[in-house]
This record gives sequence, structure tokens and C-alpha cells, in this order.
Amino acid sequence: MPSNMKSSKFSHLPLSTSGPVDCALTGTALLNTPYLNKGSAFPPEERRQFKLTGLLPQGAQTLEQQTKRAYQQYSSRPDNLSKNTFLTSLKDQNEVLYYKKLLQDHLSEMLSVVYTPTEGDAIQNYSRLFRRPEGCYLNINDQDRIFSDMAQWGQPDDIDYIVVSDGEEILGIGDQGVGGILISVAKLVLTTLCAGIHPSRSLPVVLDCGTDNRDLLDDDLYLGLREKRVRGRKYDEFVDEFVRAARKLYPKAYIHFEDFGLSNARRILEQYRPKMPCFNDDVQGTGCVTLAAIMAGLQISGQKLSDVRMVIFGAGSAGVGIADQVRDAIATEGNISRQEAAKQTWLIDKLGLLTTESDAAEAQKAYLKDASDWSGKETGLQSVVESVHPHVLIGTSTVPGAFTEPIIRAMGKHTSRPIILPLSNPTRLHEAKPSDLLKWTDGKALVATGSPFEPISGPWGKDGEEVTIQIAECNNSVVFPGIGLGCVLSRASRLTDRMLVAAVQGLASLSPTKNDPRAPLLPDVVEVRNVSVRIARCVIRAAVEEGVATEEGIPDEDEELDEWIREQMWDPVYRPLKLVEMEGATRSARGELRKSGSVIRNFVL
Ligand SMILES: NC(=O)C1=CN([C@@H]2O[C@H](COP(=O)(O)OP(=O)(O)OC[C@H]3O[C@@H](n4cnc5c(N)ncnc54)[C@H](O)[C@@H]3O)[C@@H](O)[C@H]2O)C=CC1
Ligand SMILES: CC(=O)C(=O)O
Ligand SMILES: [Mg+2]
Repeated sequence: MPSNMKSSKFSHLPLSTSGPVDCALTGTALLNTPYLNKGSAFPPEERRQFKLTGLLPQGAQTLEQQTKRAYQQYSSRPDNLSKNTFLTSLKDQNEVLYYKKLLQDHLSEMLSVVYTPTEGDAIQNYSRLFRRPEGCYLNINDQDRIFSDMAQWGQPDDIDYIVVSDGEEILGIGDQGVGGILISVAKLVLTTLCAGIHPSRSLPVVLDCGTDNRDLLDDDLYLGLREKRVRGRKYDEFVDEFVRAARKLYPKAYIHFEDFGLSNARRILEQYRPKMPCFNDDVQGTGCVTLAAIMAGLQISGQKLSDVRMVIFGAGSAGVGIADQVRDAIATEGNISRQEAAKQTWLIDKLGLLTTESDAAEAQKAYLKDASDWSGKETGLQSVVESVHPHVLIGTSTVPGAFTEPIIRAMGKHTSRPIILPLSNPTRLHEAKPSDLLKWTDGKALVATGSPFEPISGPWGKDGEEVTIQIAECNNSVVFPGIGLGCVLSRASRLTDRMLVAAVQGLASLSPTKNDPRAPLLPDVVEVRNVSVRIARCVIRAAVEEGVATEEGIPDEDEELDEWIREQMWDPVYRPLKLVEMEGATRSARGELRKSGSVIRNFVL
């Protein structure tokens, strides 16, 4: 069934997005509510019923006509950052139009504008571009207000998905302080775009703990807490207060941690994941998507995962997250211990290879190489590649150009199809350009990147014929929306390792290389909603098997389960509005009116 087709069989479900939307709003208040506003597309009868005549020009248009006009306006913006700003204001006016435009018509073109790389520029310029607040800003010096500040966002049933960042390691651009709110917003845009998480049932949060970014502290327009980043006990208490408030206020919500600093990301994840449904995208999401890309690459090179040697350059949250996911998969495939499987990965960080003599973080310890084996030897990337002969090389270092020609040529000497994944974001921080990687390996490298790249042509076909190679985007955005959707719909009480493995298997089963060895390693972005349905299906199945799914009535059959999932995915279409009474309702911080536990938002002035 196509992703936009709804199933009457499941239209009774509370999260069903079929049928009319209850609306208590009229007039300007309705026009000012982005979730309900249809602008020039309000049909004549709704204009009369909702007191809109006189507030709109006569012509009642279709969503397609609005999309055409909005695209013309978008195209007239001179650069990507102003296109990004344009789209933000469109989202503030009319969410259906915003998502429809992106989702159905221009996804490949616009994803890089609302996400990496352009969103990185928007975040760096947050306090200069600021027009209106988006989301929940919590302040480390006002911890006693966390509960009441968060309580404004709805009633207990109202929030399904929270993305929270403390702004310390945004993409590869470091500490962005309060600007981190925009990574929470952008990740939530992707959950709606790619997995149909209801845009009014999610909550972006920034934990403002100060910043160590001198440029921000010196900027008189900076909007965040103007003090050095708070660390230690007070920081831990702050995170804990946030988690407690989130759990108490929105007990159904799944918590997605994004772009926390290296010293906190994994620690926080390990602390909370045994107790609640939560996820760290940089650690787990990146691990899952990268493992799926590696599996697709190995299918082409004809190798087994359990035979693979892998070098990871940049042993932070993402690098170690990938190492763990690959190690666990090797252990399962080869029926060996995790400890044994870890021997196939070499981690390199700022000071070179991590060995038993390195001052390693807890998470890195599983991968330390015996220092005596390396004594007197160089431990930089080139020497390690020359001595280890890796099949897979991963870049999560934020060091642009780190994968040099000699390194890649050295790798190519010992493996016929090197799998090379420069994953640092945004684009300017990639460890290598795909065009160079293909040039240095005569088109043999199997490449996927953290940010999008154009296809590359070269004389790499049979007898030197020109071929064009598509570069897959290996970004956690391919998996986190589907994983989140699976957890939300099954109301999983935890996100277990097995559920993550299931997500990888679901994604790997859709790799285009299954049918065409020249195809990109991961599905194209335009397939993303179907990919999310598949991942969600696998995650839900695993949640049921693990006994952590608390939702009743999850279908057993795959086809029926997919229908059940799709029915609960929000689509950017104008649904008819139904005028309702507003008595007994309360207003949320979004300006929407909520009746106890109702899914549908209304609004009063
Ligand atoms: N493609 C994707 O899906 C994802 C990409 N990333 C990207 O990966 C990069 C790293 O992100 P995180 O792991 O979250 O950051 P992180 O700060 O946790 O890790 C970066 C690591 O690189 C190391 N490093 C810095 N300079 C180095 C050098 N000269 N040589 C070797 N290592 C060096 C740092 O010491 C640190 O351990 C960022 O650019 C981020 O955008 C992160 C998550 C997902
Ligand atoms: C993609 C992502 O999560 C990052 O670059 O941090
Ligand atoms: Mg991230």
C-alpha cells in the first residue's frame, strides 16, 4: 500500500490520522495556528463556518497551487541559509504546506537545507537569525522551574517524542549553547517528514548549561545563558530533573538525546536506558545506519562481516557507537565473544591509535590494542592502515581531508573493494571527498557520506567506459525516525539491543545493492517513508518478542502491521475541520487547546 493511503480498518486508533480534525478556533486565531491553517486553501464552506470570509482573498486554491507558489518563493532566495529561514517561516505559518512541499515534491533538494549541512549554519547563527522561539528552553540555574516550564506543553497523553540536546557537540561544529534547540527542532522535522510522527505530539528541548564557545559569550546578541558551561554534579542533577519531569508529565514519551558532549553522551544513555524508552542518536543511530551500510558493502565485495578489519578515525560518541554495533554483529555472526570480536576494530583518536597505554574513556576500553605490539611504531592513521590492512575505514573525527591519497592508496593495496565512510558533518568537515576516494581507488571504493553529495562520473565501467556512481548518505537520519516510530507505536517500555539489531536488519533488507552492485549502499532519501515503515515493523516485532511492547492489539501479520503503522503516520494533507466546543479544555504552550488526553489540537484566544 502506498505510504499516503490510510486504512479504514484502523481508523479507530487514537493516533489515526484519518478523518476530520476537531477545531474550536475561528478567524485570525485559526489562520495563526500552523497545524490547522490552510491559508488560501480553506474551502468556501469552511471560510463561512470558521469566520474566515473577509480575512482571505476570494480565490480558494488547492494545496498543489500553494506548493507551486511557495516553491517559486523558495527558489528566489539567493542562498541556502536564506532558503532555510524561508522554510522556517513557512513552518510557522502552515505545517501541511511545509511538509507537503518537502515531503512529496522536493525532498532530495530541500533535505540538505533543513538538515545537514545548512542547519549547521543556521545553528551557528542562531542568535542573529532568531525571530521567534521554537520549543522548550530549560535553564540550569532555574532547576526548580523545570517541571512547570515543561508542563505547559500538554497533558499526559499529548507528547510521544522528545528530542533533547545540551548543545555541547552539535554536528561537528562544537559547542553552540542555546542554539542547540535547532538541532532538536531539525531532528523532529525529520521524524515527521520521514516517519510521520505527529508534529504536534513532539517536543524539542534544549538544556541550557552555559557555553564554552568564546564567540558566543562575546556576542552581545547571544540569547543563551552567558556563563561557562556548568559541569559535574549540578549538570547531572539538571539532566536528571529534566528526565524526571519528562517521565512524570509525559509518561508515554520516548526520549531522544542528541549532540551531547563526549563525556556525557554515553554516560547519560547508560544511566537511563535500562529504565525508560530512550535513545542516543549519535551513538546508537549512527551505529545502526553505518552497520547497515557496511553490510551492503560486504555483499558487493563478497566478504563476511566476521572476517572484516575496521579502522575508525575519531573515537568519540559516533565512532565508538559504530564500533559497538559492528562488534556485536561480528560476535553474533561468528558465534564468538564480544571481547574477541572487538579485536577486529582499531580506534584512532587525536593522539593516535588507542592502546593499553592510552588514557582511554570507559567506552573505548574494549578496543585498546596491546601497547607492546606497537612500541616504537608510528600510530597515526597512515601507519595503522599500512600495518592493519583494513577492509573498512570510518571517519568520525571532524578533521577535513584526513583521508589522504597515500592512506587511501595504501588501503586499496590490500582490499579489492575498500569500504570508506567519511561521516563527519557538515559537508566541509568530511574526511575526504567521494570524488577523490573514487579517483584514488580507480572507482573501486564503496563510499557513503554523512552529508549529501552529488553523483560522480568517471571511467570506471568495463573497458574504461564512463559510469555514474550515486553516493549514499550514511546519516543516522536514515534510521532514527523508524526506530522512534516503532517505539512510539508499540509504546515500548525500553529500547533494547535486540530492537536495534532488528532496525539494522530492516534497513539492510532494503539496500539497493541487493539488485545492483553499482547502486548506492543505502536506500535513496525519497524512499524514506517506506524505509521507516520497514524499520518500525522490525522494531515493533522485536519489542513484542522482548516483552517490552505495552500497546495492545499489535497485528501479527506483516502486511497488516504495516497498515497499522501507516494509519498512525501523520501525512501532510488538509483534513476537513469539524467545529467543536471548547469548554473544559486547556491551552498548551503551542497555543493549542487540549481536552483531557485528546490527540487533536484546538485553540482559543
Ligand atoms: N553521519 C552521521 O550520521 C553522524 C555523523 N556524526 C559526525 O561525526 C563527527 C563526530 O561526532 P561525535 O562523535 O558526536 O563527536 P565527538 O566529539 O564525540 O567525537 C569526535 C572525536 O574525534 C576526535 N578527534 C578530533 N580531532 C582528531 C584528530 N585530529 N585525529 C583523530 N581524532 C580526532 C575527538 O577527540 C573525539 O574523540 C561530527 O562531525 C558529527 O557531525 C556524528 C553522528 C552521526
Ligand atoms: C548526523 C548527526 O547526528 C550528527 O552529525 O551529529
Ligand atoms: Mg548528532
